[in-house]
Amino acid sequence: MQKMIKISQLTNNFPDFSVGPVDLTVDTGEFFVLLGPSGSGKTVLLESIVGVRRPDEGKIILNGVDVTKLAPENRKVGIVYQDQALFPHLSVRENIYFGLRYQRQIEKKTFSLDMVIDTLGLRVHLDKSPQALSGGERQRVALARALAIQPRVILLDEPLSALDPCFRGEIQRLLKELHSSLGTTFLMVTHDFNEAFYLADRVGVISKGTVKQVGTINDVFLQPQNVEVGKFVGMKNIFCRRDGETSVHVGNLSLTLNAQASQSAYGLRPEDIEVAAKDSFPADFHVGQGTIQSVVRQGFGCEVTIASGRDLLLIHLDQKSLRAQELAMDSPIHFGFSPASLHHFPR
Ligand SMILES: Nc1ncnc2c1ncn2[C@@H]1O[C@H](COP(=O)(O)OP(=O)(O)OP(=O)(O)O)[C@@H](O)[C@H]1O
Repeated sequence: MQKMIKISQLTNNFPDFSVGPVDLTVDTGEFFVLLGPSGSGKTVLLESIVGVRRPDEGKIILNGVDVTKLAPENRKVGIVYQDQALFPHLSVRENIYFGLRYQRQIEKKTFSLDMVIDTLGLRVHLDKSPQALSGGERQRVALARALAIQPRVILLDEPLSALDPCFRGEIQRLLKELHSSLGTTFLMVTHDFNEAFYLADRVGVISKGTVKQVGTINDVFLQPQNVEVGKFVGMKNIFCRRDGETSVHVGNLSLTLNAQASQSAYGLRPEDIEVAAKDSFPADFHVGQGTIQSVVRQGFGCEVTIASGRDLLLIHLDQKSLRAQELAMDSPIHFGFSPASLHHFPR
């Protein structure tokens, strides 16, 4: 597969934080989603690719060409920000056509800005001011403006997060439709897993300035390679087997596990732990005991913290399990989980 973006050893140093070294490749025509918590370096990475930030070290190759020192307007990269960044004194049409003043030639004869404008439903808004539009409509204008220059790559910096939830699904659907009709390479950053599930061919997880894992969404969600990715994908209960010990403690349970590394870590999702009467768990479950420390309602379910051994276990109970349980504070409770749901982090 041809590589559209190849980032090698990219580093940006700030007084209190460093992004990198980052190595990342995105295939031509791929929809790649980079996931990471706030402050993990997602925007710094996008700004380095678009060219508004000069990296301290490393290289950015786009479509086989080293663009590390090229000015932004010579990179053929479009960017869409969370807050749209439209020019308020220009009309929607002028905003969309803004980047074309740098455009010397039409590259793809098959490209039609009219098609983009129609797909995004913007024709009726072309003569309006951006201020007369809703948040979702403004984001559609920002998308059209970024696509107008026929970029090799379109970068999307959390394009859905500032939108009213009722516009998010619509913009998400349009992103998918434009990606498949234009064949352009899309690189989007977000902290929202649901967006990645819907849009991504592949994902990467960035944390504290470095990329911790890259793969399909299922690889990363089901087989996180290390504790940081595990926590990010929802394995909120982490247990460590210490040097010299042959077992790992999960609450008051001592489990002898077949792991090779001298030190290893394990993760358990809150929704994979069940609570029930001691004798009602399936025969193969690990079953332990603890006392209820807190119960926090979350929609129709709730999150329960149980103190057990030296651990605090976080458990998510859905509405059905909640109806079957008495959850009195400080009362004893049995918890259990399938051996298959205890995930071993290889690194
Ligand atoms: N101009 C700057 N000066 C100093 N530090 C900076 C600068 N820009 C970024 N940083 C540092 O880099 C970190 C990562 O910033 P970045 O904007 O890339 O995070 P992010 O992952 O995009 O976060 P968010 O999801 O909240 O937008 C910041 O927390 C900050 O410490």
